[in-house]
Amino acid sequence: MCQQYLAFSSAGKSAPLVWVTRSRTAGLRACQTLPEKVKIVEVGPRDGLQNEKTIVPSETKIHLIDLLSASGLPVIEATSFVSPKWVPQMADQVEVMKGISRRPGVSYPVLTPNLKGFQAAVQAGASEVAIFGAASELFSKKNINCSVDESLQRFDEVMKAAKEAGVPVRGYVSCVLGCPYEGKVEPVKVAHVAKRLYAMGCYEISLGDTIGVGTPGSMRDMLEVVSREVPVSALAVHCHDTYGQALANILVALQMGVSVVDSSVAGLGGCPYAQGASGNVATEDVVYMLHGLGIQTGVDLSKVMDAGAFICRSLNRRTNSKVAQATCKL
Ligand SMILES: CC(C)(COP(=O)([O-])OP(=O)([O-])OC[C@H]1O[C@@H](n2cnc3c(N)ncnc32)[C@H](O)[C@@H]1OP(=O)([O-])[O-])[C@@H](O)C(=O)NCCC(=O)NCCSC(=O)C[C@@](C)(O)CC(=O)[O-]
Repeated sequence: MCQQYLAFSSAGKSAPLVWVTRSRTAGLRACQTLPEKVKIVEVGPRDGLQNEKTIVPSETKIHLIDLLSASGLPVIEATSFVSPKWVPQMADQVEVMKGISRRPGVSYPVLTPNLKGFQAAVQAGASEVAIFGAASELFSKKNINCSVDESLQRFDEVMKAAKEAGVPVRGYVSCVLGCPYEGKVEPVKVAHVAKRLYAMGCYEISLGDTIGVGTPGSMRDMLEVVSREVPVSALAVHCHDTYGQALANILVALQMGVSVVDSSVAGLGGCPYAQGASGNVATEDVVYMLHGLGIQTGVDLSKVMDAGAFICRSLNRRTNSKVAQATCKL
């Protein structure tokens, strides 16, 4: 019998926590350390706003990105170069890219589903892009109008162009813990797409629980399988909070060596092609948890809350961040 619990490492209370296993035969044994640092990828201006029914003015998006830039976040996904017929909210991608004040050291990736999107993104000044596939056939069809295999061929074209232009590419896999159309998704399917994206040259693979149905158990099982194909140092988790499991799922991912976490200011968001899915885990809540664990993020929580308060005021919306609710910075 093994009992597992969290303890402070011998370096003192400010050091990261260590998982210790107490077993009758082995006594106390450290088995997993949490990362010292975590990179947070802010997806609010893109994933957070893409599903808003009323078009958000470009100036509001630009001001949100500028506020987020001032908070120390290292990566802010700014917009997407997708068809305006499919996602009208992102139709002002060029204005947004031209309007933001880029801070040195911060990257501003954009989503590109195909070569057309990639070329438009580079022309608008994007210096990093993300391609987005899925582990579920039906979701792929609904979201980007092609099969998983066809999407990988399109991504290959984007990848080749990106290599020539020296543009780094991040890869997403959606529906890693469940699909709105197919239900349960087997981890081997996730591993297959993640492996292909990584082999193509994506520097990081973000694993999306698009509809937020995962639990710490399914997250662990999926990561175990995926990390056999892609090094854990190249994996990120992207958790929606539909069932209130996002922070718990992130904690499990951290215990398994993942050190990149996607989140959305004020917990905004949802995918227009995943009905009923709630927003991403709130950046404020992720930062609060990580700092509480003694993990460095480089992010100023109070500045992220200012950005959250701004966008909630602009959308006339209550924040989904528990931390912001608790501190009344609505
Ligand atoms: C992929 C397509 C374009 C295929 O859509 P399609 O209709 O099959 O494309 P097509 O190649 O047949 O072209 C049709 C029209 O779209 C235009 N077009 C073609 N490509 C582009 C482009 N890049 N930018 C602008 N326009 C484009 C093209 O020029 C043409 O224009 P028309 O001749 O009719 O005037 C479409 O399905 C699409 O835009 N889908 C995007 C859907 C989307 O953005 N979903 C949300 C993001 S994914 C997500 O949120 C999940 C994630 C990443 O957060 C992780 C998670 O939570 O799981």
